[in-house]
Amino acid sequence: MPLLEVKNISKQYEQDKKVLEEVNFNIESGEFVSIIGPSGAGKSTLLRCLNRLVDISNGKIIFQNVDVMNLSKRDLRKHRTQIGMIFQHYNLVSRLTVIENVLHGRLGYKTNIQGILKRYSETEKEEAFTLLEKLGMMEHVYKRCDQLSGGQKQRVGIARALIQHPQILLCDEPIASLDPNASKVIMDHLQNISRSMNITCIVNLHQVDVAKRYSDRIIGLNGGKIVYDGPAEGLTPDIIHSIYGSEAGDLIME
Ligand SMILES: Nc1ncnc2c1ncn2[C@@H]1O[C@H](COP(=O)(O)OP(=O)(O)OP(=O)(O)O)[C@@H](O)[C@H]1O
Repeated sequence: MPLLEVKNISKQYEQDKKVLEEVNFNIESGEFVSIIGPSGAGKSTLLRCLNRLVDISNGKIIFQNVDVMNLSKRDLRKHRTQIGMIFQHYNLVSRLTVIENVLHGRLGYKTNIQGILKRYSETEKEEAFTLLEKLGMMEHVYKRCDQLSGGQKQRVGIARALIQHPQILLCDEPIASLDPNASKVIMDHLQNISRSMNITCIVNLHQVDVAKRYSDRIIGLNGGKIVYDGPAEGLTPDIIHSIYGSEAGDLIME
C-alpha cells in the first residue's frame, strides 16, 4: 500500500481557471521526490493540498489509507502532525530562540492550554537538543532566530518539522533564498533524513540540476498537469523542454 495516493485531483481558486488538473501519483514510504516546473505551474498549490492548507476541488488524497478530505477537525490536526512543512522563508518566530522555535513543532500534540503555557516535557526538550545537534546547530541553541543566517534558519525549520515525528516532509522551495553552499548543506540534510529516518521528502525546486542530483524520482508540472513522472536519470533535454517550454534553453545548458 502506498503511503500517499493522489487520485485525479484538480484545484481551481477561481472559476474556469484550473491550477491543477487531473493530477495522479502515488508516493511510497522513504521516497525522495522533487517537483519541478515553471513559475505558476502549481507546485506550491500541490504541496498545500497534501496537508489541506488548501482544499482540492475534485479528486481524492489518501494518506495511510485514509481519505484526507473526510477528516474531522480533530483528525485533521492529527493528520497535520504526520506531515512536516518546510518553507522558503522559514516561517520561524524571529523574536524567539532557536530551541523555542523547534519546540513549537510539538504544538500539534498539545491541548490549547498546554500550548498557551508552552509546557514541554523533558523528553521533548532532549529531543530538540538532539535534533539541533544532528543539524550542526548546537552553538546557536539560545540565539534569537533573527540573529541567524538563512541556512541556519532553514536548519531550525527542519528540526521543528522533525520533532513532529512526521511520515512526510513537504518542502516548498527550501533553498530558493540560499546561496549554493547553504543550499548544499540543506539538501544534504534532507537526503540524509530521508535515508536514515525513512521519512518521505517531497521537495519543490526551481533548480533542475539540484533535483537531478538528490531525487529518486522527479515529477514535472506544467500548467497544472503532470508532464513527467519518473527517475531523475530519465530527465532528458526533450523532457526538460516539455516541462519548461521556451524557458528550457538555459536549464538544458546546466
Ligand atoms: N490563493 C490563491 N488564490 C488565487 N490564485 C492563486 C492562489 N494561490 C496560487 N494561485 C494561482 O495558482 C497558480 C499556481 O500557483 P502556485 O504558487 O501553486 O505555482 P508554483 O508552481 O508554486 O509557482 P512558483 O514557482 O512561482 O512559486 C498561479 O497562477 C497563481 O497565481
